[in-house]
Amino acid sequence: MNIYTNLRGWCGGISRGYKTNSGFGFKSNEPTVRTSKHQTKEALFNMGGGRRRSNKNNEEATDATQKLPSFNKNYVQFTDAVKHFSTVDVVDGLMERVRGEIGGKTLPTSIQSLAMMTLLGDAHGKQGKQGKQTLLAAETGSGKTYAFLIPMIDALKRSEVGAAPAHKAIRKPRALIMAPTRELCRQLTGQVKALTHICKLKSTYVWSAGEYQDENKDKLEKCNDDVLIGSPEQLNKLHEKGVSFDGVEWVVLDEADALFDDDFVDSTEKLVRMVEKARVDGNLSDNRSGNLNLNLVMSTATVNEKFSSYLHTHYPRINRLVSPKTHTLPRALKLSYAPYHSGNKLADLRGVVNDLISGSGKSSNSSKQAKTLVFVNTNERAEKVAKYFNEKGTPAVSMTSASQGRSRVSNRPIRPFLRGGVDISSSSGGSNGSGDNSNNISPASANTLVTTSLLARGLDFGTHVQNVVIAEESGSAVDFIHRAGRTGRAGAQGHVTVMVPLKKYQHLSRRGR
Ligand SMILES: Nc1ncnc2c1ncn2[C@@H]1O[C@H](COP(=O)(O)OP(=O)(O)OP(=O)(O)O)[C@@H](O)[C@H]1O
Repeated sequence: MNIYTNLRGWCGGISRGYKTNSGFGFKSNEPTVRTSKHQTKEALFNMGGGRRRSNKNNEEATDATQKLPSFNKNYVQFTDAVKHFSTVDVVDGLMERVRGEIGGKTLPTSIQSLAMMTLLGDAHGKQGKQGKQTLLAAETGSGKTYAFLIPMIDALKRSEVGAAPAHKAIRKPRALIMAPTRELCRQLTGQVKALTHICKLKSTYVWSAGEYQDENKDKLEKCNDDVLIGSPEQLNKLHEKGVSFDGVEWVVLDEADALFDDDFVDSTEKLVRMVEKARVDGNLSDNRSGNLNLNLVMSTATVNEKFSSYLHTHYPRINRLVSPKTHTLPRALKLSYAPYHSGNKLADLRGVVNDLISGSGKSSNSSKQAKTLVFVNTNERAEKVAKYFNEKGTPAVSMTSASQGRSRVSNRPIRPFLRGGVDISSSSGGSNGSGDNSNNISPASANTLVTTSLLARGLDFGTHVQNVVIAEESGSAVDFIHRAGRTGRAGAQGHVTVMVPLKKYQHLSRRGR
């Protein structure tokens, strides 16, 4: 079977329409998302803003109507794609841990197959030892994290052997992983630790460069961690405090499109350029070819035109590996609309959430009670919704960029909603386990987490998070895809409900007939 990384599928869009019984009295004509190219664009446009904006979201708000980029010129074709993890030749202990995390019989997803074909090739010397620039683009929940972690961990372990007998002289850190939120950084750190448990690499989340410095006073210049995970800003600060990055062999940008948006682009670029310079200054690049021997991997579920043209300009030789379903919603996801109809939006929203909770019950593959994520657009709104829910007897917690729980170093405030695995919490970070919530509801007892797009990026929520309710219009089609993609991950069932004004709902219903 051939797998093509260029995509007609870029515009495959949202490919299923489902009717649901969400029980708010509008069952008969619930509008659903359609399949044709035109309707797909329209659906994304409906969900992603529906009108042009004059604020900084302008570009994103309108990108749903733009032609999504195709990579016809850059495609890579494989005739022998990786079909089983068991056939992958990686260092001892790594695949054992992968199987331990996702099950022994699980097959690689298409993006994992593509990544292993190209990135593992480097590690095994099949394609030379040259560093590469690689973009991994695939739908939400398709396993992009392992797609870059497996080759990265394998390469780091192999280069240790290659460096023997001067093993001890290996310069650390050897890999930097960047992500846009603390929550995602923590989860990534847990995933790195889980996969390196047997083959042994040391990893740390740098949530504060200052704190890292305090904890590593004596050895700051001789960093002990193989892998550092953090925001571009904190990693830059760490470098300024004296940690040398000249031994870095891998730089991974998770949620790369977000790391190159206006908020992060300067610090992301600064870090990448600084690592490149450190390679040259440390004589670790190949002087003759100018090759830096540095692997730069960018991972994302969405590539809008702005990001695509940024890559064309700044990373012209990047190898774009694209799953055939990029820019589509996960297969097992059901999507429906619900109206604000009573004049009391909070009551309407709570009615929808209650119906979803009572309808979904226990998740099919876990004993955990099914949970719901509610997305709104502002911190204040998130707190208000959680407060209202609690007052009315629907236990809910909120988590926003302003939540007190965020300043601590554990993901515990949202832990009951995340997928299981290693939780990292440093000694200095005492958390009482509660997020911000109005009535001291413990996250474990809440079935609903109200949040903003802060938690829409990259976080791997558990299969027991079966419902996502988009209570306020997403800022863009890109944002919609990320919000919706917090459920229905890795083939699990998920249901996305988009709340719309009654008029819009009626309009959509008429067209859905
Ligand atoms: N081959 C596989 N088969 C089944 N499940 C897998 C496989 N690989 C990874 N998973 C699981 O799928 C889930 C989603 O993976 P991951 O978080 O890497 O998705 P993602 O593509 O990065 O999503 P997002 O774009 O939202 O960040 C995780 O729980 C992971 O353990």
